[in-house]
Amino acid sequence: MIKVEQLSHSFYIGKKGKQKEIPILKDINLSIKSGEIISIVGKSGSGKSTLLNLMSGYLKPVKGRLVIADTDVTEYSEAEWADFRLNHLGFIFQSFQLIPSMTAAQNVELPLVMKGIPEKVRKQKVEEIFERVSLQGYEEHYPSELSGGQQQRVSIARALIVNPPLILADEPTGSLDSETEEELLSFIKKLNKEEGITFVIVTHDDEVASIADRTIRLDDGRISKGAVAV
Ligand SMILES: Nc1ncnc2c1ncn2[C@@H]1O[C@H](COP(=O)(O)OP(=O)(O)OP(=O)(O)O)[C@@H](O)[C@H]1O
Repeated sequence: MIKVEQLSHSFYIGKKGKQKEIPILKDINLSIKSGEIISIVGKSGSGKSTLLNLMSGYLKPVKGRLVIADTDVTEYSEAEWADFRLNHLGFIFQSFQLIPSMTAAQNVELPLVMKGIPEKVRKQKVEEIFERVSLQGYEEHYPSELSGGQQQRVSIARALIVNPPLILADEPTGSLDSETEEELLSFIKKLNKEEGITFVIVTHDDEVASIADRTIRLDDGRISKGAVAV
């Protein structure tokens, strides 16, 4: 599902002409199979979110190659990434990233609007997905009128609405209490088992890492040796 080869990334800080290179990820090699749940762990600042942002196309690698769903996306332009994301990737974030001025249903519908799906089909899909995430009756609520767990379910519904084979999650349980976290983790397990969706989850949380088939530990921008458990 994902092949990362010799991937490196640096940030550049300081004024133009006097820029300093800060290497963040160094020669990352990684192969993630379809249907796996992978957790990425490591100290704060080790490069976890940077790796996820490279896999999402929000950052362009300085060096290396990235293949997702048999597609070499390394040299993709922003427009190509936007299209690729709409068809292949779902995202879940700690802060949910819902649009506050839109209702739950409008938030979930948005990827379909961007794909140009006709309204009648959109409404049908939104209805189905609200049932799937057990949020019937909350369609017209705004994000501020929902609990953290409900907002996270809306964001999962938005991720699922385009049937992506891969979901990338950055600290998905970071804002949830332990009971809601457990619910989310069993839902992720269910989606993985029943629908074969691949998950890559960046986390600090041992509970999250415990549902993963493999845990990848980043240490100062490198995958630490011997820490890749199967
Ligand atoms: N836009 C940027 N410009 C310069 N440095 C950056 C930028 N974004 C991140 N960094 C630096 O890159 C390093 C890795 O950041 P990253 O967010 O990937 O770490 P992380 O492992 O996800 O950390 P955390 O667990 O705290 O979220 C950090 O030292 C951070 O300061």
